[in-house]
Amino acid sequence: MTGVNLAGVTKRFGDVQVIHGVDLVVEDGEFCVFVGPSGCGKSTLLRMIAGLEKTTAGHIAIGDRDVTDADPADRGVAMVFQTYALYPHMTVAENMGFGLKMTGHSKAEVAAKVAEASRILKLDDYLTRKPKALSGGQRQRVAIGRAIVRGPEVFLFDEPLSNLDAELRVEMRGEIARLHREIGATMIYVTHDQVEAMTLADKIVVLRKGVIEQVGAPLELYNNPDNRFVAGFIGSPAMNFVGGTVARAGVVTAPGFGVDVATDAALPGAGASVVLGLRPQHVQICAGNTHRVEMTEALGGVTYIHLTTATHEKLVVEVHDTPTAKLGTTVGIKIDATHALVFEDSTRGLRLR
Ligand SMILES: Nc1ncnc2c1ncn2[C@@H]1O[C@H](COP(=O)(O)OP(=O)(O)OP(=O)(O)O)[C@@H](O)[C@H]1O
Repeated sequence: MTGVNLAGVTKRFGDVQVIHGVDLVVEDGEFCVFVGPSGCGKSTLLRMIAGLEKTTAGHIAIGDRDVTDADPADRGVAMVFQTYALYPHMTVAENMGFGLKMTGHSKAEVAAKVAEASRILKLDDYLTRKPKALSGGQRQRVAIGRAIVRGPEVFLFDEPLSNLDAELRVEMRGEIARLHREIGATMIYVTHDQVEAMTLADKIVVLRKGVIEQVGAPLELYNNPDNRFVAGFIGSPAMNFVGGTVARAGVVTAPGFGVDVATDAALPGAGASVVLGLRPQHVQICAGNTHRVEMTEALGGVTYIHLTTATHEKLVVEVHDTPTAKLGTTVGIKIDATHALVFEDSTRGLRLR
């Protein structure tokens, strides 16, 4: 078993605490993705698992070994970074085999491991080239190959595709998914990219300010967020939020939507403030003059129309047919209230179910 287990993991840089007692189980063979806003501690947590940052308190186990204080080289992990850091004077094959060669493996053993990694990553045609004669995507494949050659129990990826252009990212995303299927190792992956997180992950971990907000399968987080933060973070464009007031049992008045919303969420008493969340695909434009068109983003197959409500809240509407809403005009909206989620009007913003 080579899952990863974090128990009460804490990190302090001097007086500043950046990771606050994280508990997390990554199962053997699972693809786990860390997401969260810039500075929330994704990379720090990954580097702690790698052993590149000391753990201030708590425990990290890989399989059944406690590695909290182990050297990076003794943890059975290999890390792939955003920058490929290949040796410029070595060929692709030498770059991939270098780590094993340094740890005293025989020539034949190194050659066999490099050949296997090259086959998996389709690098056979490039083995004698130097890095400067490779594209960005090919260089990142070599960096991944270097990790594979080491035969780690756990792969750690720190935003490995963020230096690549959009087309290459899509291709490499597919490569990484295939790599995971083929070798079945435990993988932990840090990204800013919603699509990478949603498509690669078995399990997404949403972090905020060094705390886990929610852990779950991609669609579970999308459909069933525990709080307003996760609801707003997972999904692009983000969920719309408007203020509401509990009218009576099962009904919330939401001036930003222009209608009362019936809900089976456990509401506080009449008069209490709540926040309603609704995704852009559950709002439609119709005739009316309650919402002002602030911006339209026509992407071809889909258009996002940005509105302001009479209550000065912002709403994004997803439109699939030719949009008729003109900039600066006012329109009406219709909502599909069955999809509305209700959150506490508080800093935690817990979902009311
Ligand atoms: N060596 C360090 N000394 C002091 N503070 C640090 C150090 N490394 C990271 N931090 C702080 O720890 C917090 C978490 O940083 P980290 O790089 O893990 O965030 P992140 O979620 O990976 O961000 P990004 O998505 O921008 O890469 C940040 O506030 C950062 O400033």
